[in-house]
Amino acid sequence: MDQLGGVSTVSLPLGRGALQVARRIVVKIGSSSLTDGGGALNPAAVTAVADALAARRADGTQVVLVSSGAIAAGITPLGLASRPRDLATQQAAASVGQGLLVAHYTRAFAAHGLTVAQVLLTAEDVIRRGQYKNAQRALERLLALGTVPVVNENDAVATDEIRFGDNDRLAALVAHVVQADALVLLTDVDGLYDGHPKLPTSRRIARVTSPADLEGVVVTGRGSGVGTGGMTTKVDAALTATGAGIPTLVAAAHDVGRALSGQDVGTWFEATHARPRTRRLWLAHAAHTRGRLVLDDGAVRAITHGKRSLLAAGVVGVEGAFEAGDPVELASTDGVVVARGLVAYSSEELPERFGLTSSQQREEFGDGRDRAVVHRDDLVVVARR
Ligand SMILES: Nc1ncnc2c1ncn2[C@@H]1O[C@H](COP(=O)(O)OP(=O)(O)O)[C@@H](O)[C@H]1O
Ligand SMILES: N[C@@H](CCC(=O)OP(=O)(O)O)C(=O)O
Repeated sequence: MDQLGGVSTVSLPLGRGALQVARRIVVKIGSSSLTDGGGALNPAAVTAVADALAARRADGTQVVLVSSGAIAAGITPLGLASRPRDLATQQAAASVGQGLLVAHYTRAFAAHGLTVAQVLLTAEDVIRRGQYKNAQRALERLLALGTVPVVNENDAVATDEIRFGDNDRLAALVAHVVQADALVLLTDVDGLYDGHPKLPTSRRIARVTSPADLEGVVVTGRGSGVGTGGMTTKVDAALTATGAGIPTLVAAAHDVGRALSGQDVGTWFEATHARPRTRRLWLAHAAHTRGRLVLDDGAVRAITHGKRSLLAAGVVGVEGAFEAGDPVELASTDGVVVARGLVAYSSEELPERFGLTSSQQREEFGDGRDRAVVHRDDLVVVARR
């Protein structure tokens, strides 16, 4: 049994039946499955996925849809020739397209008597504690009220620096936020292949039980041209979700009905870990770290073996520029990253605290200014020393 990050590994031999019986699912559909040859939105594809999900909703399953396609939907109205490459035009296209995309979903789900709720998230919404809880509360209430939340990245305000970029990762994080029973990633290829799917020698991999099954599999980040990240981001998202106890299916969008009924389509990734109780696991997989704290050997031992908070006394250096609350790496003096966490001080505030005990911090900076540099609730161990 593995205890990395405080999360126990258990084997959950549930198989595809888990998807069939799931009471809450997150389904993600990529740009490649929602667009026509020219990269513009194909309304028939929107209707097809809405019909399949509505059928699943009819048996009482709660469904969260993570849909790409905002940028694609903005291409024609803005008179663009193809998917824009620069961030500013992507922001503009997504701003125009997101409303149109949701209008299509609203119509398609309304045909089944279902109400759609648009939810736009930024990476920070699933990393920072307060925002995470806020997103969780909103999604819970939307599901309790019987709506189908349609989630996308808030592309209009996303910056290159902190951006999901691909919606596969966003979907894995949303699955965690709503504690979904299963995640389904719909794309333009019918699962993960052991080589590039265009090669005649490549075969679909039906089941992945652990990351070791992926050794030797050629997965590329090159996608369809309209999508982002190719199969690489799907495999990463699947491993993130399965590591958090959520089994994941990667399947073709045109197989969505068969996929949801547990048939042998796509690639099924078994859950490899038990569900963590907190969002801390996401620090291990999801956080774009803003900098690094260098720890002395005692501090490394205290956090990796003693499950302690990181105190200023054990910090010997900082790298990068970050604000209080940002995710940072915690590394040993020989450069091994042993943990990630949310830091309580900015990179400017920290150096004057290096090596100080809590009482010395109180003396120097006053009462209440002696908090841990990274509280153990905000820290996840990624390697033991
Ligand atoms: N080993 C592989 N198995 C399956 N597909 C792969 C593999 N390596 C690369 N791909 C590519 O990944 C593409 C899907 O990614 P992408 O275009 O980003 O889709 P989406 O828009 O659905 O996110 C497929 O069309 C396929 O060409
Ligand atoms: N948020 C972007 C989607 C980003 C993207 O391309 O994702 P995907 O097609 O899932 O690889 C949009 O709505 O256009």
